[in-house]
Amino acid sequence: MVREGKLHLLLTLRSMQLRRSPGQVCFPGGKSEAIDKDEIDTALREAKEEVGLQPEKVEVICRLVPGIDKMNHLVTPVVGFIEDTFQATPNPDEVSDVFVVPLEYFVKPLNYKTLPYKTSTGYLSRMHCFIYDDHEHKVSFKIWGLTAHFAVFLALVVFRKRPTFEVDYDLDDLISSSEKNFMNLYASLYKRKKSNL
Ligand SMILES: CCCCCC(=O)SCCNC(=O)CCNC(=O)[C@H](O)C(C)(C)COP(=O)(O)OP(=O)(O)OC[C@H]1O[C@@H](n2cnc3c(N)ncnc32)[C@H](O)[C@@H]1OP(=O)(O)O
Repeated sequence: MVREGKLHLLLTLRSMQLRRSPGQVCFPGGKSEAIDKDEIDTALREAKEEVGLQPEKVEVICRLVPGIDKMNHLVTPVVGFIEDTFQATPNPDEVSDVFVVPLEYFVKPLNYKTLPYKTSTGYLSRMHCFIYDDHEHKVSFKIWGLTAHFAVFLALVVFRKRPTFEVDYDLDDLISSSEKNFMNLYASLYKRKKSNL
């Protein structure tokens, strides 16, 4: 969404009652169901269930290169544009807060650190960790892991400028290098699955 002339990302704080990743920041989303025809359907259905966003209020822009979460699930980000007038109605079973962050924060953060990350298959990469202070609501959010990975990639695609921290991409060939990173990660996982057969 555009707020005060700047692109913003809408994020959620997961409910503490959830079995998986309680209290962590993520995008609205979830597992695909048989009724979904594709990942876009899944994303729109989940956004409606979690934050009350009506699918017809979303202008879907694109899908991004998938990521892999810590349970080794394949996660496909769907990017959509929504109006600034959207009023979220969080489903309290799943979401305890909804907030927005300027997209530019993910290339030029005020509070950032990087952590080495080793997947269950031994693949080495880095994990971004942002602290975002929402001054209006006097709350701070920690945005890290897979959520931060997607936010950084989208910010790089949109702004096409060098971030103030290191990233594992060739910035002159962003899409290909992100596909290559994903394929390497996926291959390390697939190799392990095969050897477990
Ligand atoms: C750089 C990479 C770092 C990776 C490490 C981290 O991310 S560190 C963590 C920092 N936190 C984050 O970044 C949050 C990342 N997580 C997410 O964004 C979200 O969990 C998600 C979009 C992937 C999934 O959303 P939800 O958990 O709300 O999904 P939902 O409620 O539908 O899940 C119902 C069940 O389906 C499973 N499930 C969810 N997505 C799935 C998928 N793509 N493929 C298979 N299964 C899936 C869930 O584990 C859960 O299992 P059960 O019913 O068995 O419970």
